[in-house]
Amino acid sequence: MNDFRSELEARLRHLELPDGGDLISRDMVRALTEEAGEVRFVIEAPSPEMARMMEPLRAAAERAALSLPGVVRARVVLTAQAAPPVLKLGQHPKGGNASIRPEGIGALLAVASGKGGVGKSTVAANLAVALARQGRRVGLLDADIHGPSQPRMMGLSARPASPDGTRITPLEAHGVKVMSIGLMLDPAKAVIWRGPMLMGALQQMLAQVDWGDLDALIVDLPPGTGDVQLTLSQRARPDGAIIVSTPQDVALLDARKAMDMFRTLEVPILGMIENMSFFTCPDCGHEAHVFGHGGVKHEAEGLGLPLLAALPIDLETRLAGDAGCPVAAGDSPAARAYAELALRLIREGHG
Ligand SMILES: Nc1ncnc2c1ncn2[C@@H]1O[C@H](COP(=O)(O)OP(=O)(O)OP(=O)(O)O)[C@@H](O)[C@H]1O
Repeated sequence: MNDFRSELEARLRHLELPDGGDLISRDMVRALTEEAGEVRFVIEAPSPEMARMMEPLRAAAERAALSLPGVVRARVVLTAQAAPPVLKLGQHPKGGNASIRPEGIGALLAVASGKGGVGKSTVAANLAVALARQGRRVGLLDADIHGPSQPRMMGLSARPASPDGTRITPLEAHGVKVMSIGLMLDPAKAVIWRGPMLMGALQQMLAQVDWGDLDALIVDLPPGTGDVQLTLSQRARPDGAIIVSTPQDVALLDARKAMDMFRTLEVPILGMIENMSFFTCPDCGHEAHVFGHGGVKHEAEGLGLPLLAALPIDLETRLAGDAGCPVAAGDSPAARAYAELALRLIREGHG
């Protein structure tokens, strides 16, 4: 991919922009992928006006990609940055390796998964709400910059205020202070940033948000083991990571990689959560193990880690998440499971 990227970049350097420079020198290429002869990437124009003038350039970029050996299809999309936010997120990171951990945070807990879609954001939102219901002062930072889901899960859509243009006041929902890149940018637009921009955004969301004194700051990480996880681990020094996985082998395989990363970076792993553990038929009460049985428990035992919870596939959990009112805010069996999880973390000094 690296060779491929440099070859493509060499060709894109010949494509000049209407106002000077080229696609590479102006750092406008995002989300480049190459798979089975198909190349895709996005050109991010600095403004909608500029994007309108760049259609011939987009077509030329597609032709440039197609001219590379082995490429049979090329899809290049033009996007433009929305109107500038009050406080621009996504700057390059500053301060070298200096700490980006906000002052006044009791426990900074990272909720992570290897694979996407296993319910990490659902667990993060519900854990935050459950801790708040126990009277704790809680923040929830949605660091899943490419797929922020906390605004929807927590029922928020307003844009956080930045009274002085340098600090952001987090929003509050269900007793939890919430910050997400999804609140700062147009929700219909993809965030197409490379590593440095991601790390800069994380830094800003930690250090430029007025979190105040918190007993716990829950960070909902993107899936996998990328730049955001690395930056958080090295520069915000989480007090612990909680790993969410389904019992499925493929999810566990990725969860293992995530745990390996945290161990390497010396972030304590507090335990694992098996989500979508089983499904109880509402008609006959039969328990079906849709994603396999006991995989996470077995994995946790093998690693000497606690299994913090085994949460069933639960329609109410899904509906509540979609409706912006996490199930932990209610009184169902799922809410009780999250309350137990919260109590356990508080007992163990992690909340
Ligand atoms: N225990 C559960 N029972 C039923 N639905 C669930 C459960 N946990 C999560 N879901 C649903 O599964 C979907 C994916 O969950 P979620 O967004 O929390 O996953 P994720 O791991 O954070 O995904 P991503 O990788 O996209 O960040 C959501 O629609 C959510 O409501």
